[in-house]
Amino acid sequence: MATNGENQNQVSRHQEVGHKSLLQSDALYQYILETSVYPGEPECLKELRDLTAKHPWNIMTTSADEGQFLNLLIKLINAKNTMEIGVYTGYSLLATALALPHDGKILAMDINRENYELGLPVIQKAGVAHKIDFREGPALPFLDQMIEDGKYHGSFDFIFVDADKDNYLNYHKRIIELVKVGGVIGYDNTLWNGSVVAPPDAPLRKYVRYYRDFVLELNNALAVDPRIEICQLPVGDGITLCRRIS
Ligand SMILES: C[S@@+](CC[C@H](N)C(=O)[O-])C[C@H]1O[C@@H](n2cnc3c(N)ncnc32)[C@H](O)[C@@H]1O
Repeated sequence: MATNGENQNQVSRHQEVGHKSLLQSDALYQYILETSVYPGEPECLKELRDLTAKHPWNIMTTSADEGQFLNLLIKLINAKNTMEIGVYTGYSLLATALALPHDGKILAMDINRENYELGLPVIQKAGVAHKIDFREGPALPFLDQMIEDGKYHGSFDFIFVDADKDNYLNYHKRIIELVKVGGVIGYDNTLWNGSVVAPPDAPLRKYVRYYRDFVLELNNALAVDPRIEICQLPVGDGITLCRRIS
């Protein structure tokens, strides 16, 4: 078992490295990318990844291995009607859109349209833009409206949440009603740069420290929620899959 000092070193090391992988060895992560991810990464996703790399907020993008995971997951569960909260330039959105059938749908929400429009030409060129219904604005009021409408209850096969971590529990309260029984919700960043095990005096970036308690609260709440069964995977920055069972 790692000591607090070791955990602290790990947290600092990952801050220095600047990627979000939680693997102990950067060489191992590179091995996964080069052996199992990049060779099969569709050209359009690579193009979007390269384009996003030049953007000042590129730390926010979904990693290629997580994009590959989402793409496979959507095919495995035969998802057709999906939702994404937190689009940025659209890497996870495109990975999802590519996996969906021709008549599949993604309701995508983000407060920032500009970043979405940066990636949009790549999505259009890939021939999957027709699957996307982008809504600009904070997700909570959209979700409240959908709950109020009543017609969206239990209608989503898959929902991916990758936005403001301090609202994840608020999202959960709503989307648990919108995902169908047997459907899946994926919460991103649930290991939050490894900070979930950082000692109180760890040198965390300000935003990492701020959101950490919300992520811890979410993880504790998901673990005891009787309406779902979960699996927390150390892919990317940690993704918790929740299958609605009631
Ligand atoms: C980590 S990024 C999403 C990364 C994206 N999934 C990708 O593959 O690149 C988080 C996004 O959440 C958006 N966001 C933040 N607060 C939000 C809110 N209240 N409602 C909707 N989107 C929000 C931000 O604008 C940002 O684009």
